[in-house]
Amino acid sequence: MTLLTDLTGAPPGMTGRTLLMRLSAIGAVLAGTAGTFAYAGGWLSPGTLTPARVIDRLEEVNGRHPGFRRNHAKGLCVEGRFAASGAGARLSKAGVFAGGRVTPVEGRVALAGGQPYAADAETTVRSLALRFRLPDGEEWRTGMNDIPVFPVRTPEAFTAQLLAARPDPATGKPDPQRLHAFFAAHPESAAAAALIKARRITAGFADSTYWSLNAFRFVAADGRATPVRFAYLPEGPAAPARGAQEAGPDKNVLFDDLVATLRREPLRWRLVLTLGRPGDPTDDATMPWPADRETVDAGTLTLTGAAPEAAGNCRDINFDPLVLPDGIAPSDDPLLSARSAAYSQSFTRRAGEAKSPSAVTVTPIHGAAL
Ligand code: HEM
Repeated sequence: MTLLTDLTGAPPGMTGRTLLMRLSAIGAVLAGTAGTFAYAGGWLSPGTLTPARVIDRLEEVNGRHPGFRRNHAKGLCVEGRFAASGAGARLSKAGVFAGGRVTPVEGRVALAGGQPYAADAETTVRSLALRFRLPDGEEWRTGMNDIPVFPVRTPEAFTAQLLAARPDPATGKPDPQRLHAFFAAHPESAAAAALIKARRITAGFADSTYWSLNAFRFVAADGRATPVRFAYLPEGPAAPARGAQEAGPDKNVLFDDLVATLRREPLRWRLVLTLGRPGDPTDDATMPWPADRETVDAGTLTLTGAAPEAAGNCRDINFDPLVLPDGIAPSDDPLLSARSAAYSQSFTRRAGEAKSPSAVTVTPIHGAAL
């Protein structure tokens, strides 16, 4: 009995029955704890989509590239500032929109996909992620893509699409039958794919438009909430894509071009807020809003510098779209919480892994930040 009394903390002289009851209570607590972990880890529901399974699927399709993001793996850090016009302040009480406010910004431009050393291709989706640090310690983290709508409506469709579009090892191309089956089961994705294909592809990162795709709720000082989608529109003229022939053998042509431009001059985008009206879908990023919706020019983003990913810079930021300041709230779009959970899982994996240098190695440029 000594070992049992030691394990259960029972006072000496306790009867065997009471001791057994104590042991069963301890067993129940342990089973409950193990059950909670099993539930949270998705082991009790092999068919349920968990953040870990989303990331497993990305690794399955792209291969494992330790230390890199599981999506948008190839990227470059950027820095600059956002100068508010003041016009956004009537929609959101977030300090970043206050007239005359200039907020420092760190960000990352990237190409979608989980291959950190892939050659740049003009049709690959381009992204811009930003972190605004507000003076009161709040942050706004956001990530946008250069496509007008997102190809899927739900996280389940995201993973289904990954498998459907996976290249067949025999042909190097997706299996047409699997793609056909995916689009037949997801007509909203077929409609979105047509809009994405029809978009105008520009010369590079500098003249791309970056869309929030997900809707948010902007909350004003008086509590009024407005559904908003936003986009960063380049101030300069947009040039057409040059085509693979003209781009030459440079595997990092899009990133190198951006850096060369930033060495010459800062780059500017207008932050344009589009205000949704009742009935506009806020929970379906595959659907555009009607073109006549009111827009508000909330200010200017100026990028002045760039640096390769390294310890402590954008490499180690998780651009979680649910890190929002007071005055911007999530909408009912199911992709937002799915993104937040998946990015956190991707971040946890990559943060614990050995790092290799990014494919994009340029001499850092630090323009005047503010
Ligand atoms: C369920 C849907 C989605 C999933 C599972 C997903 C997954 C991911 C993952 C795993 C990453 C890498 C995160 C990291 O390690 O930091 C990532 C990056 C990114 N995603 Fe998504 N994504 C989804 C939808 C979207 C949507 C709707 C947008 C809208 C614009 C978006 C924009 C971005 C951007 C801009 C990045 C790069 C951020 C950076 O440079 O760090 N994603 N995504």
